[in-house]
Amino acid sequence: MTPLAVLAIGGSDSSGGSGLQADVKVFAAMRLYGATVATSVTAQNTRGVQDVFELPGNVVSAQLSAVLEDLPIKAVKVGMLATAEAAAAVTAKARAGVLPNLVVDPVLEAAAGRRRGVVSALERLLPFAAVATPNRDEASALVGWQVSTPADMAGAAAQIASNGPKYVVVTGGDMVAGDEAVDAVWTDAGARFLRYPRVQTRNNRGTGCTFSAAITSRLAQGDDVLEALVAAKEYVTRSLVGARDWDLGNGSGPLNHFDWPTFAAFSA
Ligand SMILES: Nc1ncnc2c1ncn2[C@@H]1O[C@H](COP(=O)(O)OP(=O)(O)O)[C@@H](O)[C@H]1O
Ligand SMILES: Cc1ncc(COP(=O)(O)O)c(N)n1
Repeated sequence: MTPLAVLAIGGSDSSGGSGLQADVKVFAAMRLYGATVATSVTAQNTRGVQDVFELPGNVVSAQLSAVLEDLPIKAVKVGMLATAEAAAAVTAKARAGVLPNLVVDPVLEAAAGRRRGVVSALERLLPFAAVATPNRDEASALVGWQVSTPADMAGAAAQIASNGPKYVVVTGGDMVAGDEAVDAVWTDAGARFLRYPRVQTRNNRGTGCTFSAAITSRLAQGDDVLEALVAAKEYVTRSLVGARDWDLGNGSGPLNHFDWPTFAAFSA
């Protein structure tokens, strides 16, 4: 049977733990066909990002056109945009209505050098998103104030949603206090929280990429947004558990995306 096709737009991670490589692993784990559009090539490993090499905007546009003119893409995930030009190329396609089920994970850390331009370019893309998934730092950059507590996260999610995306999840993976990993979700019916057990592990590279790629996968498979969010939260938690004992690299190691043969096997 022909698989459903999905697209990830973002940066290459040389160590394979986050970025486009993580996205493709999630898509494969979900039994989807994954295409990729690279905005940048990063030199990074489990210890961090050493360098970012940005691709020109016309190279991003050409990849987008090549994929979208040919493949029947059912859902699209945007990760690291790297430059305002790359963001503009993606926004042009969104405006043309050819990016269905658009999930935007505003990756800002690795693009620090170009942050200001990228933030305002991202703001122009967000109105086209079905879901946006900033972490607390990214949410802080988007709202212009420091997002710290769960109440702040809910407030920031609401503020970001006022710029268009129907659903906004502010993720709290970096909140070390407590035994829960809490994310705040803004829905059209108000705020709610996703609370799952916190996994004690140093192997937490690519959690944000994994979460947003899993949401994208589930939207492609026909879930409504809230179902997709819950399924993705469960998937990232299990991927963290599955890699707890892995010893890959000296820093924050990658997740285990494949412990779960099909999603149905662990959502039952
Ligand atoms: N140690 C952990 N245990 C359980 N869930 C986690 C852990 N770290 C991150 N998560 C979850 O992973 C998802 C991605 O969040 P986060 O890590 O904040 O993203 P980012 O990588 O963009 O900073 C969220 O659902 C978050 O709660
Ligand atoms: C190319 C690339 N894309 C994204 C991230 C952030 O990943 P995450 O948000 O999962 O920590 C990264 N470090 N590198």
